[in-house]
Amino acid sequence: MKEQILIVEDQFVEADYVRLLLEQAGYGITGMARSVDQALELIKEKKPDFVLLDIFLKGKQTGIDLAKVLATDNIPFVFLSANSNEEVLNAAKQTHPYGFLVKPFREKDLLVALEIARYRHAHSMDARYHKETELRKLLKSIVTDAGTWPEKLLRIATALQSFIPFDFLAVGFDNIKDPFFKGRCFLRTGFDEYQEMGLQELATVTGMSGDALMALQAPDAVAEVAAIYKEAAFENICRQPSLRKLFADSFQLRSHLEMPMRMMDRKPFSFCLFSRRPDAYTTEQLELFERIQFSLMQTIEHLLQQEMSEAGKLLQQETKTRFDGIVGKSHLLLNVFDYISQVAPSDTSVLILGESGTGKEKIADCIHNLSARKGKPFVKLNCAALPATLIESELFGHEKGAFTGALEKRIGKFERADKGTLFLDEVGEMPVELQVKLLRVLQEKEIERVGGRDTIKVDVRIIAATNKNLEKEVADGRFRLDLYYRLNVFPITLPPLRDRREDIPALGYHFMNHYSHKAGKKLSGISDNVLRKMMAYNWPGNIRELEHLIERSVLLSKGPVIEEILLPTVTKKQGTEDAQDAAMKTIVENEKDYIISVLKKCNGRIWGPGAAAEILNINPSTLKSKMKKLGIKKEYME
Ligand SMILES: Nc1ncnc2c1ncn2[C@@H]1O[C@H](COP(=O)(O)OP(=O)(O)OP(=O)(O)O)[C@@H](O)[C@H]1O
Repeated sequence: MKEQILIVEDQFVEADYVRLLLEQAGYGITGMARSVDQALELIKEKKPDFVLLDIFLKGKQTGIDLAKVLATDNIPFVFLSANSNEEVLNAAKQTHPYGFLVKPFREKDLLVALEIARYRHAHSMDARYHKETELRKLLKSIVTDAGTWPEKLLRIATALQSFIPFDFLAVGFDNIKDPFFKGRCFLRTGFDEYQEMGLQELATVTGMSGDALMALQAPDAVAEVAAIYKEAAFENICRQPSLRKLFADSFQLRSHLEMPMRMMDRKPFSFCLFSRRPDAYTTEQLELFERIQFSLMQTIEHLLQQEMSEAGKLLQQETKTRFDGIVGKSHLLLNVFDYISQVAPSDTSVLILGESGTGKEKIADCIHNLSARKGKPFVKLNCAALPATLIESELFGHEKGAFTGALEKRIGKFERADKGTLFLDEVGEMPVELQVKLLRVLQEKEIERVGGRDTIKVDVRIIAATNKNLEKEVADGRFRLDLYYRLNVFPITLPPLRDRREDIPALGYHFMNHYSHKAGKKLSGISDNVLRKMMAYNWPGNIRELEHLIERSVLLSKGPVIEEILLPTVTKKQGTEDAQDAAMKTIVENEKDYIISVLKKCNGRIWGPGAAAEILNINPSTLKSKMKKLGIKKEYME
């Protein structure tokens, strides 16, 4: 069956004559309209393949007005008019008709005109199809091209330009509060020239702060369907302060085409095109967007994946600094690096303060490696892990027969650390009676083995660490003031992870690389979603907790990207209740609760990496005996 045609003609007799001719020639008729309004109604009911259109119609609007609508809706049309004066012809030409037939015409003239219009339209559809195929190919090729993220975005933008023109383009501006904000703007400054703008450049151009720009983004401003805003609709969206209004005011824009997409992980990502012309955007372009949307989305998806793994590689390189293995570059960590550089070369004692899992041992190790003692022993003693009776012999060694069970002579940690560094972890837990002895060794630089009479000279640098408030310990009589002064010569406080969130992605990638290598897995990235969750979490267990969670995610991940992280959910209310409860409990009860909570987190695992003993930083057998002593049974852990 041939095309369906709408006849728009105010003279009924003429319209009916045309209808007869067309039906005889095998065309279908969708309707006959006498005015523009009637025509629009009929088009709404059934979209015709062609419209035959008189210029002067009933009502105020003319065929020229209707032609403009048809052009934007991509409906081909041919004028039929008795008026062929220059003015009418010029106005008609502006609407790009497929033909113009002057009345009266012969039957043959009408059919030939329609035949030519059909041919031209089919030809232009064909050309459009070829152009779109080319565009799809181009989008695909951008993925493998060399270049940075904004360069590739610009390539996509310029590829679109010949289909959907723009003077200003904002890509991916759906969530500028996102820490991994990937948005960019491009201002067209010449035929093939664009000025690229990120958030910072935009802040410079508009004279607004980054925070003020962020505040302009409405939380629910993500559109779901593509839409054109022109004239009143454009004025409407520019009424309230918003990013779109800011773009419009700053770059004199007058119409807007929004092309929103949802990526595979349902995250929004849109192309917002703006033009200085009020009539730049048509429904034809919206339809084009619908057709190429999938290719566009695939390209962006690939580019985002590339970006994530590039970021990973970059982060990997950054860890190879002189503070080898210490990941992060937040200003708080950079301060720590400054302190390390100052103190490492000397023999000064260092006291490292910070919550559990903030990297105190790592920093101690780094100080040792940056000192002249590098290559000499780095010996660690955890003062909390051993009972008071054993610490002394651990530190200073013992002679054979010094006490029951001392069957052999034993060299203590001080002697083993000779010419090197002794790291006293959890020094705040050291029994008071031993603190005196430690102080003496630090002052006199010699030790006596337990049960021995000789003094032995030792050359040891002390680095101590604690997660306790030593001043409070001193005030409460649990820590000697003189030892405190001795150790506190050069204190370095490590910030908790929640105060240096910008280091979280780098640390995440660092542990991902480490554990995927260990597990023989090939992982290339962490999904945005997981990174966002990590950034939002409060990290009570600091870097150690992050490390364990990433280790677990690496082991559980099935694809090349970490898509899941099992963060504990602690509500604020619970937190405060816990704190109140804790205040009422004895130290033993608190210890019991803490061990149970750690065991629960590890599903009752005591041994192995990431298991309770490691988190608690005690020997698995010590943990087992503690559990026995505190009456912690297996059912507590489920
Ligand atoms: N900046 C860092 N970069 C990379 N890894 C780190 C960093 N800081 C800490 N880690 C890792 O996090 C884990 C915990 O760090 P570490 O044992 O040094 O913490 P800590 O403060 O000594 O803990 P605790 O007080 O419980 O003894 C270790 O596996 C360590 O290697």
